[in-house]
Amino acid sequence: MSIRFDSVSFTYGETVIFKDLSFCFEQGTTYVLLGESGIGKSTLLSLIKGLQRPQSGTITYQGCSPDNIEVVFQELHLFPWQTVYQVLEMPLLINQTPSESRKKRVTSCLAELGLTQVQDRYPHQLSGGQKQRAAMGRGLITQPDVLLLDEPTASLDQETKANAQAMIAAQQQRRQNSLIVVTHDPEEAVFLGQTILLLKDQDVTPISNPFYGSQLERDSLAFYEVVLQLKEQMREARQ
Ligand SMILES: Nc1ncnc2c1ncn2[C@@H]1O[C@H](COP(=O)(O)OP(=O)(O)OP(=O)(O)O)[C@@H](O)[C@H]1O
Repeated sequence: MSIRFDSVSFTYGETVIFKDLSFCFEQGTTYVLLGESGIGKSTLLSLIKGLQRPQSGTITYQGCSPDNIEVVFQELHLFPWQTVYQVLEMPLLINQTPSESRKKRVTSCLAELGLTQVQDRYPHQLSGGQKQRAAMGRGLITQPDVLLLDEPTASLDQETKANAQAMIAAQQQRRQNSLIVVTHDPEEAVFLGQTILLLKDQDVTPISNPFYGSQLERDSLAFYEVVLQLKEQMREARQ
């Protein structure tokens, strides 16, 4: 599958967000969309998912369709009346998965995400990290071609954030589908992104991440060297 942007321009009224953006999202790759607040990261997610249409240019889906792209929004959208089990089960009920297979998939996804112990709890009984994992489980359970995560760790404390990032990386390695993560955190970008797309000048600049897949420790100097380089590029993008 691939999602190809050709000369895409998008504006909100007079405000130009993207101008002549061309890029191709490829199968099985993890992308991180990185950029300062208000630059257009969430807008780019909406364009990928087909929730917004560009004023000019084309977006072409090959081997996938917007229906097979799942988005986990920043707000999570967990219903107060649904337990964690029901959150994960809902997409399978909607696509009429038979009951036995539904039960098997929900049980296994709960276990993978470390949610088995809290499967009967409602959102108000969950920690921030557990809520995030439940929302991610809902996105993953139908095994979409592409999963879009909008600032998945923004509201989490430092330790929960590191755990959530490790969980996202592990899930991605297991599934090998395409993952697109929005963040404004350069450390998260270097930890998760195979290709980092720096948003600047109403366009994206792809940066391939030397840390990705290198088996280097996150606490290593090498990791922070890449983070520092990226911070420098972000600074330049602001000027
Ligand atoms: N519906 C809308 N109408 C008009 N302007 C909008 C609309 N949605 C977003 N914008 C503006 O477009 C710009 C890009 O918004 P977007 O939410 O894509 O940025 P972002 O990079 O995701 O920001 P953040 O990191 O703060 O979430 C912002 O300046 C925002 O105020």
